[in-house]
Amino acid sequence: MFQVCVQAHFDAAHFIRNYKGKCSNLHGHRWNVVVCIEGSKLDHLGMLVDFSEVKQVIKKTLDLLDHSLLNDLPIFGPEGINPTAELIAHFLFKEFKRSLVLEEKRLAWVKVFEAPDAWAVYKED
Ligand SMILES: Nc1nc2c(c(=O)[nH]1)N=C([C@H](O)[C@H](O)COP(=O)(O)OP(=O)(O)OP(=O)(O)O)CN2
Ligand SMILES: [Zn+2]
Repeated sequence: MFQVCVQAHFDAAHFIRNYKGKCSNLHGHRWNVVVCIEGSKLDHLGMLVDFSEVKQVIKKTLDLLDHSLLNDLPIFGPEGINPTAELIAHFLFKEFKRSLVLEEKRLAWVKVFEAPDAWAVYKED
């Protein structure tokens, strides 16, 4: 089994509603995002999937979040869902699953770093 992973980032602001502490205040992060695809069949070039194909799809999706106030976006806003690293990872997983063409491969997991020492991972059960 091979895993091919690509990293990208977006910059955005957020706040955590009902959090007892400084994270309830508006603040910003550079969120680093790692996306991993897995499968066992390589193509004639010896690739599971071309890094550049994955990067293009990721960039399109991360551009939706870049330089935004995450709390104001429709995905987080109306129901008052907190844009935590966990829920950003879940949202991105769903988006990447929808937009990546993954014949004989699957999206393994999405990791969202809020800081170099703090991250969340979403993968399907
Ligand atoms: N499980 C989660 N816990 C926290 C999240 C999260 O998304 N998932 N988010 C936050 C805040 O957004 C906060 O910005 C990060 O918290 P923290 O690491 O405490 O803050 P600092 O980056 O300033 O770290 P210091 O070590 O205090 O410098 C909180 N928790
Ligand atoms: Zn934060």
